[in-house]
Amino acid sequence: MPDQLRIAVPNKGALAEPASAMLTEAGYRQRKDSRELVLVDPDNRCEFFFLRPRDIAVYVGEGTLHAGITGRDMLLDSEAPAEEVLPLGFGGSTFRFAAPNGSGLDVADLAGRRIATSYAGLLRGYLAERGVDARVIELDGAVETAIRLGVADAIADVVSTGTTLRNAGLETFGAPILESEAVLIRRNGDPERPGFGQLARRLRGVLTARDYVMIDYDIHTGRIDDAVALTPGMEGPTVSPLHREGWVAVRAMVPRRAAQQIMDDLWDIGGRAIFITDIYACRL
Ligand SMILES: Nc1ncnc2c1ncn2[C@@H]1O[C@H](COP(=O)(O)OP(=O)(O)OP(=O)(O)O)[C@@H](O)[C@H]1O
Ligand SMILES: O=P(O)(O)OC[C@H]1O[C@H](OP(=O)(O)OP(=O)(O)O)[C@H](O)[C@@H]1O
Ligand SMILES: [Mg+2]
Repeated sequence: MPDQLRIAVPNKGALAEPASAMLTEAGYRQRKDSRELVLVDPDNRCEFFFLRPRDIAVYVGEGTLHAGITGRDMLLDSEAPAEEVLPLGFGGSTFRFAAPNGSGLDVADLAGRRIATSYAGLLRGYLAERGVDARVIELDGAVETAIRLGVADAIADVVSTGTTLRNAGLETFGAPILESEAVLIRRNGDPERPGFGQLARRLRGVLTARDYVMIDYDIHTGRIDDAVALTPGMEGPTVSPLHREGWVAVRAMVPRRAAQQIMDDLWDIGGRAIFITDIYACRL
């Protein structure tokens, strides 16, 4: 179909499973077998291509695919003409320098040294901006081992929990080079394609449904202003009459992580019958 939206999804690695889970939550078909490389979703008029996360920005930048999910670090590393449209809230990591424990290295000391990385584009850009003339050693992965094997003096790599660094006897130094997470991307300046806006809205809806809950409670009209201050909602809360003189029912979205505190605060100002429910899906 000519107006089909072609979407790239990571086939392996840290982003593959959460990206597919998010698309499923957004109502798209996803593959059941991890060896499937292409999947057509005729109901949503789109086609999914399961590709290496590192290659996704390249396909999207070339315009052969219309949308993609990859890491911000991989998008920037690729230098492909593609842009971030929406951060997706998973695959969070920082890209950092590291060296052996106690080495006392700093970014200013890197001139003339060897730095191993699998993100050479990102690293070269960072060094060039700061005028540091270091030698970049490009490796495919497991770069933490490069120092012990005498190939590099420092590394620049993805750090999530920090376990891999610790196990290799390394510690970070300098400010983080980049804060990364999974992002929705499209080609630079791509005109709005059928289905792209819908994809972005659906993914935004999933993020909201994950981050917010619905709160319902009853309160005396005398305290309604205090209650609304605690639960302002998106546009303003829904306030409905109760079949009880002087009382109203209030309904609003609140951040999930604040929900318990808001329930306590509502209780303290006289709110009763306070319920929290999950949001299954939404468009705001
Ligand atoms: N341990 C991790 N936790 C969270 N995000 C991570 C982690 N490792 C990598 N990422 C992020 O996931 C994205 C893809 O990296 P990933 O390691 O999955 O790909 P890769 O290195 O090309 O594949 P592979 O590791 O299979 O060779 C990057 O944006 C990266 O920042
Ligand atoms: O801080 P941590 O939680 O330990 O995670 C960071 C590690 O995860 C990634 O490795 P991956 O498993 O993708 O292997 P790779 O080095 O071969 O890409 C990354 O390259 C780090 O090595
Ligand atoms: Mg990796």
